[in-house]
Amino acid sequence: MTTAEQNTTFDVLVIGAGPVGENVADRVVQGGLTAAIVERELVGGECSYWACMPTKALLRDAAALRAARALPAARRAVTGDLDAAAVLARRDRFASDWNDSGQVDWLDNAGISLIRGHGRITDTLTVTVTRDDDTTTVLRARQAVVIATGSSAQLPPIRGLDDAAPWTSREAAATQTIPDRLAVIGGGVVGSEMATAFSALGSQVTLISQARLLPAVEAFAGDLVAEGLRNAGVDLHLGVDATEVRRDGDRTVRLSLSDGQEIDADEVLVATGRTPNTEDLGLDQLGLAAGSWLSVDDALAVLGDDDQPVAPGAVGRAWLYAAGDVNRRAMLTHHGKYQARALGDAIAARAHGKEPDLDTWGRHAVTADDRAVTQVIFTDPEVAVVGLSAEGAAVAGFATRIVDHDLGAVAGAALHADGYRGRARMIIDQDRNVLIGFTAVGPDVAELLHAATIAITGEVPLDRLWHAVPAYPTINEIWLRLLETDGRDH
Ligand SMILES: Cc1cc2nc3c(=O)[nH]c(=O)nc-3n(C[C@H](O)[C@H](O)[C@H](O)COP(=O)(O)OP(=O)(O)OC[C@H]3O[C@@H](n4cnc5c(N)ncnc54)[C@H](O)[C@@H]3O)c2cc1C
Ligand SMILES: NC(=O)c1ccc[n+]([C@@H]2O[C@H](COP(=O)([O-])OP(=O)(O)OC[C@H]3O[C@@H](n4cnc5c(N)ncnc54)[C@H](O)[C@@H]3O)[C@@H](O)[C@H]2O)c1
Repeated sequence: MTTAEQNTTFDVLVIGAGPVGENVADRVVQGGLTAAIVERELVGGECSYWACMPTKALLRDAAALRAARALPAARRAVTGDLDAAAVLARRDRFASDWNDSGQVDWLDNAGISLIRGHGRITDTLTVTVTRDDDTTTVLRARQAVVIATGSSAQLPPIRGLDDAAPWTSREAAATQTIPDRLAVIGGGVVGSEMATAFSALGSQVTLISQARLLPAVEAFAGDLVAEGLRNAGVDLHLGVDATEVRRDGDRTVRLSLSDGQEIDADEVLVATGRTPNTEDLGLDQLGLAAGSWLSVDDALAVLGDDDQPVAPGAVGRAWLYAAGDVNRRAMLTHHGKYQARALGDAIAARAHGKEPDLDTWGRHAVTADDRAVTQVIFTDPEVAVVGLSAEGAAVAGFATRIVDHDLGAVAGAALHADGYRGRARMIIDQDRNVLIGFTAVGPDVAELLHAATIAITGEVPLDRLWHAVPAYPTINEIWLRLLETDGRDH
């Protein structure tokens, strides 16, 4: 092999250095292979600079302030308002000032080669990288190519929207100013979290949503978040469409709604879902539609229309994989990284002549994507979810028992904050008497979630859960209350 080939041939090529691509590359290198990662923007991806980290930094101070104000003596010690400039400065630090040198150092230390530029699949096991100056490098993989190109904000076809300079989650996460009036289109996770953040930072927020708030989670959770937003002064328009958006000469944005109302704002944030970053990836020559989500099999191999791994080509085996947002299995950083660990290890196992263990809960399987997706929504109150909702369990055909309890009635919660309002639900599979879903909504419920996650992934029988004794007086006593409500004779 020539030196040029050595510099351009790797065991594994990963397109996209978001959290998922980084973790795939790390696992294959730890498995004794070589890996190169191709990135066209910042190493670290959406999560580090425009999504998870900066948005949670925008939310955190307000959450701490609310917690203090929920206790009478602490409330008296709080004398001022949130310092928005200090919040933005801390957010800047959490976004590493949009500089990826720290993550590049991490790649270096992990033994992963970085090739900057836009990656495109141009042949079997081949990726061509185009740099900003239009020069190209052709990279070849011996084992696999992994697509980890993530997703971007999707703009809905609302009249005038494209010309109104709308914010997407990127502009909201990276803003250096707090608009006096912010209109938010979309009541999903991004819309609800950003309405929470910006209203706490001083914006007058109006949120417009086609559906109820947070339609993907239990209705009681969305309702309590809606109540929290209204209490914070957010103007909610639920079950309503934005039909037209115009930006006037004085920079005011005017939104027309399907119920005839008009809303004026300084900025409009569009938070209506995501589109995959597969537009210019060479998918067409693999028989896939450019710009489509990638469907994958249990091994995360990319599937064609015939439900078989695409383009085995001359190598006679699957070589193209997709992990993270781009396969839409669970568009969350931690689930993408879970896929990355399984996939990286499986690629290394195959390269060493071993069959991956893809059985349910096997070492290289991504069973939790199907059975135990975890999510915390950092609104006020917080929402923590794992596994199925009542509706999801019914659709999946489970015979269930649904058990609810008032979180505010738990001693630990009453102690945590005056007037604590919240609720928790567990969904039990009647046939196996195990937990298959859990939702909690209330202040600071995020840290409750992992107990439920372990109960679901461990398939802990309900009889045994009675022996998991929650400490008194903590909010975790909700577990005992839920079990008592369910009763012991099932
Ligand atoms: C506002 C917001 C807040 C969020 N908050 C949370 C949260 O709190 N917790 C959570 O778990 N999830 C959160 N998410 C979701 C999370 O950001 C994603 O699930 C995660 O970033 C997906 O990681 P990824 O590596 O698949 O993709 P990405 O992070 O999108 O990374 C993909 C990378 O690929 C690069 N790329 C794309 N195409 C090419 C190409 N052709 N060539 C070279 N490089 C390319 C991109 O530049 C990017 O760096 C949030 C999302 C949003 C929008
Ligand atoms: N804390 C977290 O875990 C977190 C935070 C933010 C984002 N995320 C991830 O990012 C992804 C994207 O979030 P998102 O909020 O953009 O998407 P989403 O799918 O959660 O919500 C989109 C919302 O927009 C609504 N909508 C769609 N078209 C519309 C239109 N034309 N007009 C008005 N409303 C419309 C939908 O009904 C839905 O409620 C999510 O899948 C989520 O997993 C996670």
